Amino acid sequence: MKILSAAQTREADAATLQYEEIDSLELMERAALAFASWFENKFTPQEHVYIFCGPGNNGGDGLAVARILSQRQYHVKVYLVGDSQNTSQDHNVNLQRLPDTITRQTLHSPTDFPPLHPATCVIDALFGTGLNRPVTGLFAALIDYLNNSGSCITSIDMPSGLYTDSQTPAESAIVKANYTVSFELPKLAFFLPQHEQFVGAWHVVQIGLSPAFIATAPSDFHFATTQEAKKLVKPRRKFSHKGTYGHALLLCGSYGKMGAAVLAARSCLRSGVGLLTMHVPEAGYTILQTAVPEAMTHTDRHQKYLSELPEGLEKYSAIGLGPGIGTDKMTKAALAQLLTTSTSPIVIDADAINIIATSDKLKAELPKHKVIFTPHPKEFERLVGKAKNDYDRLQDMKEFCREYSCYICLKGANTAICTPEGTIYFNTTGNAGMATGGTGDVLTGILTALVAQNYSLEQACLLGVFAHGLAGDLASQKVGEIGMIASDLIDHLPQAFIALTTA
Ligand SMILES: NC(=O)C1=CN([C@@H]2O[C@H](COP(=O)(O)OP(=O)(O)OC[C@H]3O[C@@H](n4cnc5c(N)ncnc54)[C@H](O)[C@@H]3O)[C@@H](O)[C@H]2O)[C@@H](O)CC1
Ligand SMILES: Nc1ncnc2c1ncn2[C@@H]1O[C@H](COP(=O)(O)OP(=O)(O)O)[C@@H](O)[C@H]1O
Ligand SMILES: [K+]
Repeated sequence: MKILSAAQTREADAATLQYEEIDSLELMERAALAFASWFENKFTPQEHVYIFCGPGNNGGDGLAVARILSQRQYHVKVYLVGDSQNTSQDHNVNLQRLPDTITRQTLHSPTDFPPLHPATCVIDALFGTGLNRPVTGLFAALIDYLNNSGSCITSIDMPSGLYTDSQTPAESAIVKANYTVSFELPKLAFFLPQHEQFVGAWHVVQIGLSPAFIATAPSDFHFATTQEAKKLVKPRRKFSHKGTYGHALLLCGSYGKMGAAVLAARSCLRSGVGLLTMHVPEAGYTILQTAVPEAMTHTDRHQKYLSELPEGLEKYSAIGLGPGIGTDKMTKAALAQLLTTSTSPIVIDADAINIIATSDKLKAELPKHKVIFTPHPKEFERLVGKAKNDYDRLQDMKEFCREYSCYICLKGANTAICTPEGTIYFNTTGNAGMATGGTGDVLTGILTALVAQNYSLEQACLLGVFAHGLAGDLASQKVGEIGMIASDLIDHLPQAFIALTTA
């Protein structure tokens, strides 16, 4: 699904009003009803709800929510902030519609701020996507007060003060929401690690914005949905055989890190590949043959490190390398040879990324449209460079992918997949239990298996990263997040693929 900018959201709004022949008040009412339904599922009417409303339509939403929640037996108080002469039309109408039974107060200075307790439910309706300058003055004082109150804060549409799709200036105060309930589509800001403390857990509620407008709006940013992931899966064919599903080659492991090779091999096999050959340092022979009997094992002449490529590279439909290989000179030479001789697509992870990062020559030799990099943020920094903030990092990623015609899966809580055209897809599966050694090796195995099965590199990235996170989510239902290890992901890959192939 696309992610729209703040400006596009306004256009979507206008297109919806025109297409459905409704007025903006009706759309605001829909938004408020959708928010209230979410709120009712989360909080009981026993709780006192304080709603802080700004001057625009976000404040208008807050006023409509106040009316609706009060009708549903919540004890609601409304606090108005800002210049009452400059309020939006729909804000004004919803203020008039507020029943007299609801207490309302205009806050003129910090001395007016109401006492707040941890048990108070705060609804933040100060600013949404219409924020157009840093939040300072009385608004900033209020945001600071709310953030320090210990109350549970739910933001309507956006945490107030946070810019929707560009870097928020340092001087802007920003609400630290526990929950953000956003309309129709998540906003770009929600996917960036630097905003974790502001956005909290986010949810999207539907308000029926024009699907036709959304379908045609240009956007470089997307997020993955289950429906889209399901559409990518290629069903197995009745008369197929192991040759139908590709032959993958994984170059992994070094002395003391042979576990990485085992993890990548097992996840590759659990992702549907027809045949798998492992090329590992000699010390890994018994380990691989014992731990992964389904894989063929080919050993390097070197005992501890990879120093050469196996014969007959052309027979492999995909090559994955990096997990556990180290950065020895001999390994670097083998990698250089691979980049210039291989005609197959290559998934490059871990130390293979670190090796390429140190050499402009190797970067220049990357075969075009044939490489997927899977860096974690530190490896990304080595490969692409250090960015000032998460927005700049996305921009740098686009430029790198364009320059080298490659794909990058920048791993993290919302792994960001970038194509050579500069389109970015954020993944939506996975959990913090996956922040444990070896889960990246599992991803390398999955991606290599999918590419070997003739998925395009883009499809492999989208489906592989989604399935990897889904396996993590399924594993967390069994073992929780704290006790999760990388092998749990592999054990749940079959269930993840079942979920992706059933209606
Ligand atoms: N299409 C949608 O998604 C819909 C959006 N609605 C709501 O409308 C919101 C957008 O409303 P608006 O465009 O009126 O914008 P906002 O209500 O987000 O803020 C704009 C108002 O705040 C003032 N302002 C902006 N930055 C400020 C700052 N730093 N300090 C002080 N004042 C500042 C502006 O002058 C203006 O009065 C959305 O976030 C959402 O809550 C819903 O009502 C209906 C449908
Ligand atoms: N907080 C998190 N939420 C979701 N996924 C995560 C989180 N932390 C890590 N992951 C995922 O776990 C994997 C970790 O990969 P990586 O850092 O390369 O591990 P390793 O090198 O130990 O194999 C990535 O796919 C990443 O997206
Ligand atoms: K808000």
